[in-house]
This record gives sequence, structure tokens and C-alpha cells, in this order.
Amino acid sequence: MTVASKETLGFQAEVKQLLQLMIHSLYSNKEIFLRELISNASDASDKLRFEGIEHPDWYGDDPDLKIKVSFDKTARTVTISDNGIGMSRDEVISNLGTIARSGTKEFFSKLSGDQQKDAALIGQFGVGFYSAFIVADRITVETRRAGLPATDGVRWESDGSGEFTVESIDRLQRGTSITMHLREGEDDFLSTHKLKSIIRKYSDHISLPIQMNKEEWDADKSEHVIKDELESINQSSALWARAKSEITEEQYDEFYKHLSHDYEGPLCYSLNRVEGRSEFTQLLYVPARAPFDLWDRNKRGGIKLYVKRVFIMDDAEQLMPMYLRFVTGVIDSTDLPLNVSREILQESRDVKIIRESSTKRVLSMLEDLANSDDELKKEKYRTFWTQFGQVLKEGIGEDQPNQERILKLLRFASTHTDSADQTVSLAEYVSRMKEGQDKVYYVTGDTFNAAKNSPHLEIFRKKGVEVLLLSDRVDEWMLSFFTEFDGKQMTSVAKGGLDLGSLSDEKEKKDHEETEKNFKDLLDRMKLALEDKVKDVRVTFRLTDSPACLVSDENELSGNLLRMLKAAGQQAPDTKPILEINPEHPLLLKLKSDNQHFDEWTRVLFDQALLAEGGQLNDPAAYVKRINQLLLS
Ligand SMILES: Nc1ncnc2c1ncn2[C@@H]1O[C@H](COP(=O)(O)OP(=O)(O)OP(=O)(O)O)[C@@H](O)[C@H]1O
Repeated sequence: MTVASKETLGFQAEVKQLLQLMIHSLYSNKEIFLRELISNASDASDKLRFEGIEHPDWYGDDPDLKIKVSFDKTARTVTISDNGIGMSRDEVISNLGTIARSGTKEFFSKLSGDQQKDAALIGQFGVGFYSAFIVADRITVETRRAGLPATDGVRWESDGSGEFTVESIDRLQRGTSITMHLREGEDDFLSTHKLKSIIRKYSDHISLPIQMNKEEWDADKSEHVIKDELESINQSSALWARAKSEITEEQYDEFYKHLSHDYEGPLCYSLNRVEGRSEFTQLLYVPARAPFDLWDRNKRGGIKLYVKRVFIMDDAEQLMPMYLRFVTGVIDSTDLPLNVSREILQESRDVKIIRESSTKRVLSMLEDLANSDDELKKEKYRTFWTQFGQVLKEGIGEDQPNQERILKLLRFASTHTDSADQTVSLAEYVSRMKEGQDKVYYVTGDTFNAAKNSPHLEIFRKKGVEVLLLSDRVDEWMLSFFTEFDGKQMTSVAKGGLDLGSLSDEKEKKDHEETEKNFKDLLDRMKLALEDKVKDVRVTFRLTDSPACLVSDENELSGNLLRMLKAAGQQAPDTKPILEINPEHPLLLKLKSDNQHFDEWTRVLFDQALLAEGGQLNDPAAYVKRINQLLLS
């Protein structure tokens, strides 16, 4: 197929929207465009280094990868050039005309129209190439993909208002040149000093040289003149390969932003060189906020793999367990082969060692925050937990060898604070346990309120025994992987017979036996009335205010888990709950002595117990009808 030499195409609707937003909301931080373009140029060089392993001829007579920044005062342009992988015509059209990225839909749905809030969101989404339009009213991109002939060059041009043009050109050198025609009033950028200082501020960590023409004072002309000779502006060594003492906080931060496309700095980081059986460097960051696509299993980011400084792949998922997928960073291995593939990674012994070591590093970083007395670190751990706690919980099932360590990092809502904030650790719970208490009690619910108001908690509140309130979707699943903490059994308050052990005294126990005998008759009749609904009806002493509640048998799935399974379209076993009644409640006392409408009352009690624990009625209309009949009787 022959392509028309010059064609005009429209931007994808989202690009137009993004451009509008960006120009208005990021103006106060406009110099970031340079960081974004240099970051892209660096990625393009990484890609060439990788693809060049198989195609060494692509380097031709231009083997030293570098980035050049220049400006032209007369034409009022700034140009950033690289000799990286470049783009073909098709790549130009899709890369610079659309946004093909996971999380795009979520991003657009979160925009509020409020400039400040949206600016933060855009930053988080990643501003990228299009940020150049903040300072430019026209952009010209000239590029040629490595490996293609000089006649396959492409020129892309746009004023950012809705359309762009693409045409074929001859281009001798491979790689990409981006020329920004500056808007009125942006002449500040036409200065060596200004550009140098922006590069040093944001892009010092870039591992290839970023070069500019030297500028020198010419005594004869009495002015600064620009020479042909080039100089490097940055240190141009991989950040993780530098001595720790030479890396500043800002450089760690900027490198993180380059890796993660986050506009905020990380929560914490850790740089280590591991020597011994396996040799590698790991620079790992925990972000301060969850990305749009945390729950998307195909999300980008994660760990970049390098072998002896050569970039190999993005998102090397073998290097970090799934439950730590929020960690961003670089692993640079000395032992892996350069032509390593994802398949090889899966089986490599070196990769296993790296993964185990990285996992331990991340857990240590988190422990350092979680166990610190420093207010700032404590606050950071709270932030971490709010953003990533639910993901970390997956580790309880996924990473048995580190389960003990992860358990100590868990934080829960609890009746101690009665707040939805998850701040209580298991160790804290244990330290507050009552004299004679030998179990860790918890309740699960669909929502925090369902858990907090569960009738099962009544006796615990009365006796002042703390109960953990669990309402994250992952909780039930997680609980199936650990049965005790610090030798204390994890015990659901909604399962099995309530055994408060030595928390009840002898007299209480005697009274209970007596009551149970007294109610035997009533229980039998209720059981008959609810034959198809329940497994058993029994007396309970766990309730103080509610007339009845449902519990499941010790070895059966809880009502909450059954509902979750059904909601997820999964096969749920057909189990019946146990109805427990409060022998002191007036409704039960009435039922005991009054035979009128016995079956209706019993059904209503059952339905109410189901509603109270967050369940749904099978036949809500029948329930309403029954209540109305009873109200009238
Ligand atoms: N200098 C370049 N050389 C080769 N390809 C490039 C270059 N600059 C951009 N691209 C291509 O254009 C795509 C879009 O760039 P853009 O900056 O908008 O997004 P991104 O780099 O993928 O993510 P972010 O927006 O977070 O920077 C890149 O993914 C890359 O494929």
C-alpha cells in the first residue's frame, strides 16, 4: 500500500481534552515539559539498546547514545534530539495521536473541572509528550525508526488544537528530534543557562549524556557566543550505580518520577548492592499513592530489569511477588544473560534469589515505617496502609514464608476506636486483651457499618472485649490462610457456639444452663417453623439488645463469605445458618408464653436476623406483608 505523503489526521477525543486541561492547569509548572521529553528520549535509547542486542547493525556509524538539547534564538525554537529507537509512520500516528494506556478511562472519569484538583490528577496520570504544548504553539517531530532506510523518515506537526499532519521525509540519522516553536512570552527558554538549570534539576539521573553546545564569553564581541563543541550537562551515569553518598534526596525523587510517571515523590526507597551467590543492585520505591490501575493486572510500571546497565524490560513481574505490585524500581543484574526472556525469567535461579531479596527489602522498608516512634514515619505508614493495605493482605495467602512478618504489618478497624480508620495492629490487640482472654476476636461484614453494628458484638461490648472489624473484600480470603497470631486463635464472633472461656464466671455458666432448659420447648417449636431455613435454633448469651442473630457452624463458610461468593458468580455451598435467640429479649419472652401468630413471629425474627448481618431477604414482599399483619393483630 502506498501512503499519501502528507495527510492530516484528528487527535483522539481524549488527547484534545488532555491538551486543553494541561495547558491551563499545569502552566505554573511549565518547565516540566523538558523533563518529559528527555525522559521519553532516554526510554527510546533504552529500547534501542535492548533491540540492538539482536540487531547490532542498527547502530551504524552512530553507536554512542545521547540526547541533545539546543535552541535557536531567531527562530524561537527549542529542540530535543535523540539517537534512540525512533518511530515508524504508523508508530508516530498511534503514539502521538492517541492515548493508549491503562487507566485512561478512570482518569477521565475522575476529572472534576476544578483546575487545581485536575492538575494533580494529570500529574498522577503522567503528562508526557503533550506537555510540550504548554510552552509551544507548534511542535515539529522528525523521526526515523532504527533499522529502516533514510527514505522512511517521518515529519509530524501540530498546533495542538485538534489535528496533526504526517508526511514522509528523508532523514539521514535514526532517532527523534522534537522542535518546539515557543508561544509568545516564553523566550526565557532560549537561554543556555535556563535550560541547563532545568536539566540539572529534573534530569540529572538520566544515564545517557544530555549535551548542549558550549557557550563562551567572546571578549572581542563582548557577548556570549555558542560554540560547535558539545558538553554534557548531567552526570550521565546510572543513578543506582553511583555511590550512595553521592546521591541527593532530589535525585532519588526525580528518578522515581521518571520511573513511575508519578508527580509526587515516593513514600520511601531503598538502594542496595547485593554480592555473593548472585550479584545485583536493587533500587526500590514505595509510592505515596495508589495508581489508577492498581487493580488492573496488566498495569505498567513495576520493576524495570537491567542487565549490566542495559535495559531489558519493563514490568518484570517475576522480580516481585504480585502482592507487592505497587513497588516501583530498578533491578540491575550482573548474572542474567542479555538475551533473557520472560520465559527464562520464570525458571531462573538467579531471579528467584533476586525476588526473595527484594521482597525482604520491601518488608524491611515497611517495618521501618510501621515500627518507628517518629511521627513522620508513622504518618507515612498510615498513608501506605490506606493506599496499599488491601494489596498487602494478599501476601498472607501468597507468601507463606513471610507470613509472620506480613501479619505484623496488618492494620485493622476495631471496637477499641469504633472508627473506620484501620490503625490497630494484631500486637496492639493482644496487648489489650482481657485477663483470661485467649483468642483474637473479629467480625466480618460487607461494609464497615455492617461489621460495627453487628448484633454478634453485643456481649463483647458489654464485657469490654475488643473485636476487630473487618470489611475489606479480601479479608475473608485472607483469614482462611492464618488461624492464629502469637499463639492466640483467630476467632469469628459469628461462628460456632460462643465460648468466652474464662471470661464468664461459674455462676453465669449455671444460669445459662438453667435458661437453656427453660427454653427447650420454645426452641423445638421454632425449629419446626423454620425447618427449611435453619440448621438449628438455640439460645445465646451473646446478645443484649437484639432478639436474634444468625451464626454459622465452626467449619462452615460465614454468611458474609457466602454472599461474596454468590455476588462474584461463584458456586457457593448450600449451607443453612443457625438461629440464635436472646432469652432475655421481650419479644422472645412474649413468644414463649403466647401462641398467637407463632409461625409469623418466628419467620420475622429470622428475617430480621438476616437483615441485621447485611444479608438479603429471599422474598422481601412476604416479609413486609407479615410485619403488617402482625402490626394489625
Ligand atoms: N523520543 C522518542 N523516541 C521514540 N518514541 C517516542 C519518543 N517520544 C515519545 N515516543 C513514543 O510516544 C509514546 C507516547 O509518549 P508520551 O510521553 O505521551 O507517553 P509515555 O512516555 O508512554 O508516558 P508518559 O505520558 O507518562 O510520559 C511513547 O510511549 C513512545 O512510544
